Amino acid sequence: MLEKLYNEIEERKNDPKEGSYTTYLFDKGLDKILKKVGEEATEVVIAAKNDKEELVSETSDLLYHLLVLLVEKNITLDEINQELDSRVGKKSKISDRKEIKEY
Ligand SMILES: N=c1c2ncn([C@@H]3O[C@H](COP(=O)(O)OP(=O)(O)OP(=O)(O)O)[C@@H](O)[C@H]3O)c2ncn1[C@@H]1O[C@H](COP(=O)(O)O)[C@@H](O)[C@H]1O
Repeated sequence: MLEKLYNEIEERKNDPKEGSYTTYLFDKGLDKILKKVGEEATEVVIAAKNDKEELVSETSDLLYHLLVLLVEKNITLDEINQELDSRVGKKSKISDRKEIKEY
């Protein structure tokens, strides 16, 4: 689904469509997209304290805006996949963390 949505967003960037919110975001530019990502992330935090339905909806909004950001910055989903894949199985060493050492 993320790939399907990414491709549709990319299509809007390459071929703007009248009345499209995605086209509106690309027209406004990077700062507007970043503002929306920030707003939607905050809404996820608030929703997590409320009900599950709201969290699902706000998470979907955030993912959509993150995909718009990736397209704007010419970052492919493959690059994200590769990064995540390179982390799989590598346990993060909690003992190296500053706060744990201080404790
Ligand atoms: N998944 C989404 C999606 N999620 C959220 N949004 C839009 O994100 C906006 C977020 O709402 P807000 O109230 O925060 O923002 P707003 O007040 O409408 O707008 P701002 O003035 O704050 O920018 C809403 O207008 C939603 O419609 C989305 N807009 C489009 N898509 C998908 O993107 C694809 C391309 O759609 P078009 O943008 O219509 O071409 C399609 O598959 C759509 O379903």
